[in-house]
Amino acid sequence: MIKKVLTIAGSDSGGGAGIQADLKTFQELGVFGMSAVTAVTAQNTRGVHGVYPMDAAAVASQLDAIGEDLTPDAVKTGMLFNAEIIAAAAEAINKYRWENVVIDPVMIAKGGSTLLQQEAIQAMKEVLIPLAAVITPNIPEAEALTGTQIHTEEDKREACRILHQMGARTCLIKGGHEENGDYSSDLLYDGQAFYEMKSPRIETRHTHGTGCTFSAALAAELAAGRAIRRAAETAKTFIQAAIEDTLEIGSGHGPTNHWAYRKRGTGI
Ligand SMILES: Nc1ncnc2c1ncn2[C@@H]1O[C@H](COP(=O)(O)OP(=O)(O)O)[C@@H](O)[C@H]1O
Ligand SMILES: Cc1ncc(COP(=O)(O)O)c(N)n1
Repeated sequence: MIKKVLTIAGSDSGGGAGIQADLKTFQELGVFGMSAVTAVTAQNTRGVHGVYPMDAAAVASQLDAIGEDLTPDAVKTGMLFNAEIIAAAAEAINKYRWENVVIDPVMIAKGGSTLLQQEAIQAMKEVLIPLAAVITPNIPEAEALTGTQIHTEEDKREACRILHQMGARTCLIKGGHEENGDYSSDLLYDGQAFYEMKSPRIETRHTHGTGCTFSAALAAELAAGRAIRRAAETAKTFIQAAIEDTLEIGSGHGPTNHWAYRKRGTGI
């Protein structure tokens, strides 16, 4: 049976992050991708030129169109921009009883532009995090959601515990922003045990869309029926390959290579 995955996220005209990264990743992992667009961004590898959010009613309408016909096997959320769009996403997830919900709490683009209004953070905590099978914050996002500061391994663990208490069944804090040099290490917590996924840090400026790509791979693997740890390991291998096999596109922070993982597996 064909597995279907829905992304609720913003469009990146540059093609490296947002729904474009998600749909490419879904395709690479053999699941059927669907999208509900929350905002259009005018963006390239140098930065964000403009953000044009959709009406929450337009987001709700896209979600109803999908919900009435095409039940997703997993859902991921990315850039949601404001509290109204967060409410529309949460309402659809509840109404259609969608499962395997991956919340990537996108807040700020790597260049510094705001992708989530400050006042929407509360809405995310109240209505969305309790629906999460997995939440995948980077370190600044985990700090903003938990009100803590993360410097040490124990700080990361504490942030995971808080996010789990907020209702996320699994918390996965990504280490791309870590100060420590040699490894990029992601920490998973399912309410019982911690599980660390560590890979050599790649020295590159081409990391635009790493978070989107990672969480899309995780959602695709959950849709395919994998258990959470195994899904997370595949997502980690997928993003490592995508960063390593750099495309050198654009003059700024370029995108990752979404076909690198498949290329390695099949020798294309
Ligand atoms: N330079 C890097 N080398 C290896 N892995 C990286 C690097 N940067 C990010 N990653 C990995 O990419 C994924 C996304 O992490 P991160 O960049 O922190 O997310 P975001 O894009 O949300 O800020 C994580 O699995 C992280 O470990
Ligand atoms: C539309 C959109 N969504 C998300 C991101 C975050 O990108 P990253 O994965 O690099 O944090 C982005 N730059 N644009």
